[in-house]
Amino acid sequence: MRIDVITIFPGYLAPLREALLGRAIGAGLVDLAVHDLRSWTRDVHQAVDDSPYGGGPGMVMRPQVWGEALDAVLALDERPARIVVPTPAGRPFTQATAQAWTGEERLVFACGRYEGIDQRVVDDARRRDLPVDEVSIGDYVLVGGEVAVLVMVEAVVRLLPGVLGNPASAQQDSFSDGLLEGPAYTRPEVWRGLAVPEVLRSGNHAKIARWRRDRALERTAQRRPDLLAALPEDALDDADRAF
Ligand SMILES: O[C@H]1NC=Nc2ccccc21
Repeated sequence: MRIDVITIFPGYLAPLREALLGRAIGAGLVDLAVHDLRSWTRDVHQAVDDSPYGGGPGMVMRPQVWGEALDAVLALDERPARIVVPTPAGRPFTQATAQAWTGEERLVFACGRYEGIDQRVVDDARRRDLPVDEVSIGDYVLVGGEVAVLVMVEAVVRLLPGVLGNPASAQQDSFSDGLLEGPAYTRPEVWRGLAVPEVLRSGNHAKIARWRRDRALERTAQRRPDLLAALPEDALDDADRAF
């Protein structure tokens, strides 16, 4: 998978070259290219935004700069690309989105400031039949899209074959079965007087699986009843319902 990020803060994307993602890049599983939007400005001030038509606070990013930047970046590689625009006004980015994007040959992320990019940039891309997703990582206010890109790239790349040491963990993590993960423990057996739950040291794998499922159901019911309500009918068996 090739990933391009267009931003006025290229340094913000440096973490993508660390740790797991850095290794995925090193292993050739992901190609990452970060582009400075200002490269496509033409004025001495390298202006990338301007006041909003209709008034109001903040600034809106200029269509000319973004149009040239996207055209240039798309032309760098012939692989078909999905354009992703992080915005608080976007559809929610979920694990399902991350899973779906693993099928893409190329993702091009357009990082805008909070007030957004002139809507005609997205409209122009769509009328040229380029796939464009406007997505939000959550209902809170960030200053720009860069942090959202870090989140989404990590969520997608960890699912790519060969990236995680143990592919099973990608299947067993929270949200993959619709429930939150329950509590986890490691050595020592007792720490500051707190013992690891006995069942986890019993070696009885059926009991352990049941206990873990019950803790996941309990935690999901307490913290995310919306997830429980969204589970498909057949997701809970009789033992689950008994819980
Ligand atoms: O993902 C969004 N969540 C909240 N604020 C944002 C600001 C700029 C881009 C994207 C977002």
